[in-house]
Amino acid sequence: MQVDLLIQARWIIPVEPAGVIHENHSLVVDDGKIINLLDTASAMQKYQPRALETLDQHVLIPGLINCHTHAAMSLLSGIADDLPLMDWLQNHIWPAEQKWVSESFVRDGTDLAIAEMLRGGTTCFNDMYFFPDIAAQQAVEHGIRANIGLIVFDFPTVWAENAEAYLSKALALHERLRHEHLISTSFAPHAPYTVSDEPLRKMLTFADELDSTIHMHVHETRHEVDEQLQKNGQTPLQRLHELGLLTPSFMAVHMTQLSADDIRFYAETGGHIVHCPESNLKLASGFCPVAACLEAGINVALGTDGAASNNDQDMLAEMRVAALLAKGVSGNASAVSAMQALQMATLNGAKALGLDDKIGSLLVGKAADVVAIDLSDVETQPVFNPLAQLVYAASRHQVSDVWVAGKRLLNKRQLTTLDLQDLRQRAAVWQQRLAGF
Ligand SMILES: CSC[C@H]1O[C@@H](n2cnc3c(O)ncnc32)[C@H](O)[C@@H]1O
Ligand SMILES: [Zn+2]
Repeated sequence: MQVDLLIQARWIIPVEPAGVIHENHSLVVDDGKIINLLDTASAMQKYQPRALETLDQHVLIPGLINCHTHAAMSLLSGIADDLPLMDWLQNHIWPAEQKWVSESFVRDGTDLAIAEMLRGGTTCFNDMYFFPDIAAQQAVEHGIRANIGLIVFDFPTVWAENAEAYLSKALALHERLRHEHLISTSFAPHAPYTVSDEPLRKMLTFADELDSTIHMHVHETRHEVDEQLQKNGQTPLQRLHELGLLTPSFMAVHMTQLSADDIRFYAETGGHIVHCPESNLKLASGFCPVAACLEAGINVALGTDGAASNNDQDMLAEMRVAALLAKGVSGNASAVSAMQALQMATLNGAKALGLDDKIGSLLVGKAADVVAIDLSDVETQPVFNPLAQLVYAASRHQVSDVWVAGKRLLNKRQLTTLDLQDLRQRAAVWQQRLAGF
C-alpha cells in the first residue's frame, strides 16, 4: 500500500496508551494523519512510502503543546528582568506595549517565537496577544498549529478602545478563522483584575453560543487574590464561578494561589489549569500545587508564558522544571513522573484546548504532529530509559525533525518555512528601535 510517509524510529512514546514505549517501530502517515503504528519489519512489508525517514537513534513523541504564551513578546525578551509581576507589567511591559506594539511588531515577534518553538519541538501554541489576526496569519503561513486568543480588556489598548470593541473584533475574527484547519480560537479575557463583570457576562454568552473555550490568567499572585478579597470580599475564583465562567471549557493559567478547598472546588467545575512553572519562578509569583491538582482529577497542561517573563519558549525545559518543582514542593520524589510531565506537555494541552480528538498523542486517526529527538549525543547516553532521558536530560538542541499535520517543518534542524537570517535581521531592527526605551 502506498502512503505519504513512514518514519522508522528507535523508540516511539505515543503518550496514549500511557506508559507504553515501543522499540524499533514505525509511524505511518498519509494525508496528514497517522494511519498506523507498528513494528518496523511489518511496516516495511506492508507499506510503500513515498518518503521514508530512518531515525535509528531517536525517540518519537507527539508534538509539544505550549498551552499559554504571548508569542510576539519574544521581541521583549530581556527588557525587564528580576521584577515581581505587577511592577514588571505596569511599569515596564504595558508602557512598552503601548508605545511599540503594532501589526508589524506582532508579525515579527510571532515569527521569532514560531521559529524558536518549532526548533524546540512545539507544534501547537495557545496564544494571547494584541493583533491576534496577525498571529493567526503567521501561524498559517509557517504551518504551525495555533489556538488564537480573542483578547478582552476593560480599558483601551493598541488593539481596541473599550470592552464593546474587543468583543466585536473577537466575533469578527472568530468568523474569519473558522475554516482554517490549523487554527482554533478561544476567548481570552486577560485577568480578573483587568476585566469587569459586565464584559465577562457578555463574553460568556458569546462563548456559549460558539461553543468556545476561554483562556485567562487566574490566581497568578498572592497580591491578585488579596486585592480582590479586600475589594469584593471574594477571591477571583469565587467571582468567576459566580459569573458562570468555570466550566470544562475554561483554562485557568498560573493558579499559584490555591487552598485545599480551592483545589477540591475547581476540580468539580471540570476546568483546566495551565501551569507555567518557569514564569512563576522568575516573577516569584509562587507555584501551582500540581501534584495535589492532578490527584484531585484536574487536567493540568503546560505553558511557557511570554518570553519577556520566561525568557524562552522551550517546552522541554518547562517539562523538566514542572517535574522537578512538583517533587520539591510536595516532598515526594514520585510526584509528577516523567510520563506525567510528558502528558502535561502533550495530551493534557490538547484536552484543555478541546483538541484531543485531533492532537496530543500518536493514536491512529490523529493528525501527524510529530517530533523526533536525537538521543545519540553523549549528554543523553546511555539510554536505559528514553523517557527519563527525554524529560530529565535532553535539551531542545536535540530536536531534529518536526512535522505538523504530516508536513515537515524542521528537517535535520533546518526550518523549512522560516529563514533564520531574516529573523535575526528583523529582531535587530526592533532591538534598535526599542534600545532607548
Ligand atoms: C491580552 S494581551 C496579553 C497581555 O498579557 C500580558 N502578560 C504577559 N504575561 C503576563 C502574566 O504573566 N500575567 C499577566 N499578564 C501578562 C501581556 O504583556 C499583554 O499585555
Ligand atoms: Zn501570560
